[in-house]
Amino acid sequence: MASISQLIRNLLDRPGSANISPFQRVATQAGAHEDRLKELDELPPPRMGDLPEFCAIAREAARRTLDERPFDVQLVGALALLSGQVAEMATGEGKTLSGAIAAAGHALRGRRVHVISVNDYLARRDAEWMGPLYEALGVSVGWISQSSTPEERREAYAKNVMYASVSEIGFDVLRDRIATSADDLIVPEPEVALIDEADSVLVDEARVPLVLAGAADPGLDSAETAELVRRLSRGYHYELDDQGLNVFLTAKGTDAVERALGGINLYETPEVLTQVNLALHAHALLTRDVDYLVRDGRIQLVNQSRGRVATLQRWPDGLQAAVEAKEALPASETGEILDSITIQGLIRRYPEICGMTGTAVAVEDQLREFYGLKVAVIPPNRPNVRVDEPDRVFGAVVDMRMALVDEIARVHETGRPILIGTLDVSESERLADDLRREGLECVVLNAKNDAEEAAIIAQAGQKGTITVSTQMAGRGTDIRLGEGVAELGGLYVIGAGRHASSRLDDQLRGRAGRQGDPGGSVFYVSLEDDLITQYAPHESLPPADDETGVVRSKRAGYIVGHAQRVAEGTHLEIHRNTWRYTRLLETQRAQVLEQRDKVLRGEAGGDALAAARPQRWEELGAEVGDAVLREAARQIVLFHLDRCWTEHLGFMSDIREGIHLRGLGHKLKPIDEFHREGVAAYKQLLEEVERRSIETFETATITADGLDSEESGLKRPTATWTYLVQDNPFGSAFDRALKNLVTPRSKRRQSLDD
Ligand SMILES: Nc1ncnc2c1ncn2[C@@H]1O[C@H](COP(=O)(O)OP(=O)(O)OP(=O)(O)O)[C@@H](O)[C@H]1O
Repeated sequence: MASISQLIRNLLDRPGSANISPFQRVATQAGAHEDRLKELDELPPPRMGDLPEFCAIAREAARRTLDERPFDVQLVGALALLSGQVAEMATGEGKTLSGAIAAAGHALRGRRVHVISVNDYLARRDAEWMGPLYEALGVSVGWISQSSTPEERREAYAKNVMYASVSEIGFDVLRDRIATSADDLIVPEPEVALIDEADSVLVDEARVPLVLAGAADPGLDSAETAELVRRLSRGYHYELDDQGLNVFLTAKGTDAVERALGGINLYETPEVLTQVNLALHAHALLTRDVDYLVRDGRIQLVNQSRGRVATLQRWPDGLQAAVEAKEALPASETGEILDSITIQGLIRRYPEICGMTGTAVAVEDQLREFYGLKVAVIPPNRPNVRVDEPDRVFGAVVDMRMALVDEIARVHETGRPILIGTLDVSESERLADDLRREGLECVVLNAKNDAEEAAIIAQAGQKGTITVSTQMAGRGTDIRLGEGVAELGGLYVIGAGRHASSRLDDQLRGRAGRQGDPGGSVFYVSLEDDLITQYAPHESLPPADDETGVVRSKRAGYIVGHAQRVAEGTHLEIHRNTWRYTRLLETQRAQVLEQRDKVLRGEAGGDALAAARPQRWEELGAEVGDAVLREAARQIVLFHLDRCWTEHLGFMSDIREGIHLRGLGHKLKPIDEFHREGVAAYKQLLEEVERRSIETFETATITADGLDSEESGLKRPTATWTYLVQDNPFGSAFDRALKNLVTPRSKRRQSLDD
């Protein structure tokens, strides 16, 4: 039994909800097998019924194949993953190895495991790096990346363990969704998902929809609207709201736009109003080099929480076109959404989920609420001795910047390496300019040059290095200290501004003090930072203490923390709210897919048509043979199922937007109305599929060569493509742009009334 002091320690040191003592006992017992196994030429095959022995064999296999002997805490982490929890393990503790031991364990229990990596590069790197360990344990392993062919994908999915990014798996799932032959299917039944950087996938990106689109008509021309909006002035024609999240036309702006468009009434032409609002949104709220980059003649979105270019992401079509028009770029393809699934929906398909990350405790409630997951806090292998200083708060941002440069110069004198984390790309470049002006050489690591990441990170712990970076989450490269650096205090991390989420701050701090290294961290904050002005706008701010602009009052620290908590609360509310909407769709999607599968792999389509039109079935059967007829029936029903689903998705997105637009005047809560209409529409969906299928069946040309789908009007999209819709933790830009559809009218009425 655990002693009382142990229990108290558990309470104090280990805030996670899962009890790790049983895992620690297993790890200790594993030690007893070590000497015996070392002597053996060949390791025995592991049996999952004996966990201590499994851990011991995995440890010995890792020692032999990777030349790394897993620490007890890494085994504890692996055991937490094996029991379906999220393991919180600090940076540099060796999550890759823990994850591989756990994945092998799941596989040896007979389950297929998908290790969800942060990106393609890490998927491949980790699969190859851990390959020899898997082999020694008798587990097969594969990986896929964006460029994998269908054949390579099928092969990788057939392995016991497969490494891939969440978007690659999601896109495969979506493409399977429109397969017309069971032979074309790629993804097997989901079994176990083991997620790296679990908090960012399961919480930050949970709402992001993965989309499969098909070629359709090109959208409206946005260039003209962009030009019109460019001529409007802020404060006169349009205004921003307090939080800078919304923009709306003033009465004067509305008049100006209406005149410029030839005297139309904007409120009677909603398509034009939408387009103007989107253009205004792109113009006033989305900033080049903060929200997106222009590179290779294309808009590239910046993923704010990862500081990387989000290659596969785009905004919803209207907004994407508006930003392209703003930057005078050619409009990219637009299409009809054939199917879509959120990352949360994708992950929840797996009956067993586990994950690892450096920062899980802060989102423990969300992991439990949305996925039923517990967090296990794994202690570090060596105690963390990093010195985290309290924030240094300044009234004005100019003072904060000056003090920051002074601090960097002062510490750089000593030779101690410094890593500065900034909030966005443009801020990183501005700081680098400031430093160079002071004669301080530095290296910049941001979304513009993330290809050089590994080389930059390798240098970041060397004496005298100054590295200016954007968000460091999900970077699988840890910073090792150069010679003589430990004596100088190790790596010194400075945050230039607090993030909207304390987890991102912690991830930045975590770059120092790995594996018991010395290190330090501090944040420089100004009361003019967006975080404060957006999320604590009504706080009365304490004055500066002296001419440096520093604010030492305790209240300053309180305001910063408060703003961050409000921001985190806003994020959670939005997550919850989106989930309320998507849950209904995900349930309907799963049901439709179940039906689809019966048609695709079975005879449900043919059976239904034979029952509905027995005479025609018999006649055609005599003419073309049963097999051909059944295949034709399959294609007819599949086509209408897919078509009706696409229409259903469009309808659901319309009612969702419409419901928000109708707003408060309504009797029902928007979510209730969404449900009512959504459920009613869904009830008709399967009937509609049947009705249309029968109609096609009666008129279609079916010969011994099969169904003539072109002539029967069953034209599938000629091209399909996949993308992710940009995540914005504080409400999607599109949602906000659409919200403006109601704002200007009421504003307008107000100003007319004045
Ligand atoms: N048991 C071990 N013995 C020696 N070295 C180890 C051991 N486990 C891991 N390492 C090394 O530690 C380094 C960090 O491992 P890894 O990249 O898996 O860390 P991480 O926890 O994923 O950190 P990050 O948060 O940076 O992703 C790697 O170079 C790895 O080879």
